Amino acid sequence: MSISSALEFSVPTESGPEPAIHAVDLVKRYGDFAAVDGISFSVSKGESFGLLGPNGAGKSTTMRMIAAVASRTSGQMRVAGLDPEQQGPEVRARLGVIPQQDNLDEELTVRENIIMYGRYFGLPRRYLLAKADELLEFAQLSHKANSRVEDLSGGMKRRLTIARALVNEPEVLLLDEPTTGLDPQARHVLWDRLFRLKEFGTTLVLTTHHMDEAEQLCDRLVVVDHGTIMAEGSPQGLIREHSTREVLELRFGTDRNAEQAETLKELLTNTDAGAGEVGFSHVEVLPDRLMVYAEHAESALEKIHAAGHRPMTSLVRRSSLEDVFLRLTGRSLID
Ligand SMILES: Nc1ncnc2c1ncn2[C@@H]1O[C@H](COP(=O)(O)OP(=O)(O)OP(=O)(O)O)[C@@H](O)[C@H]1O
Repeated sequence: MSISSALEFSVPTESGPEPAIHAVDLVKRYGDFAAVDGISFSVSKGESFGLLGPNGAGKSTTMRMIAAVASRTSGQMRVAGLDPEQQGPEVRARLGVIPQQDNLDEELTVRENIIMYGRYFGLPRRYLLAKADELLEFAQLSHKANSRVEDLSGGMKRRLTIARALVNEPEVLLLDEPTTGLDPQARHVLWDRLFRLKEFGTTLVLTTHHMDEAEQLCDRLVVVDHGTIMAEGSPQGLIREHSTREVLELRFGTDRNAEQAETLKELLTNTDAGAGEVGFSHVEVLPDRLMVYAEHAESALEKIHAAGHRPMTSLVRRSSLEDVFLRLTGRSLID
């Protein structure tokens, strides 16, 4: 899908199923600055949908408008068929929100955090006592039920925040950077819990600047930069559309990367030397390395060696969403 067609999407018909979230031309301005600059997307029920983009792209601002905690400057939005601007409390009752920073009550125990949160929704204490046990088991925190929050690891706090957000059995769970700051082990434990929620049919909407997280968790995502949508699709669909099958990363250890890139481009587009087998597309010049985009990166490397070029290091890998972002913006996702 092209960038322009990504922005054209059909408004659901009267008879079609109601999307979990439907946003049309959303804008959020702070003074003259547009943090969100006209974005449109639709999330189906049960879908796992991602907003992928670098810091400052406008992801959290979009989440805050969905969650009815920030007003929009213009545009339209429906969450579970309701307008967050007009029906904030009703929308909030249908959502579970996991903010970027955990805001657990450090004074309370793990179980009390869930119970107190449920009280805000007016849920009865008897229900909450049973629900807390169920959620702690889901979050793999039963053994910590009576611990104080300050004694938990970062990963445990994150899982408790998720458990707490599930107390009102939300239709949609909003997760803002769910695993930022966690170590790899803690990230995998959290991803596993999110997979379970997906299996249960919960609609997940998450923001991330980690391409691996987006690839793991999202059925579909939008790539966001400077408050606008650059592309939309499934992780694999986006990679197919905007990148080659493989990438060859080369380090030459010189400050002549741009020059080197031109030489490689010439070599790899030279059909006399069997360029067809390589399926060369283009070269990106990064400060520390060259990225050669080709269907068959191993063949590209063979040709480069055969022509007498000797990179200090070479790595052949599959294309990722990071490559999609680099292709669309000329920048890396993480500064
Ligand atoms: N209350 C505010 N007043 C002024 N500018 C703001 C405000 N909130 C956000 N912004 C700006 O809007 C832009 C988008 O911010 P936002 O937090 O939505 O980005 P993000 O994609 O979620 O990035 P991050 O992951 O760093 O939070 C940023 O340039 C930010 O500085």
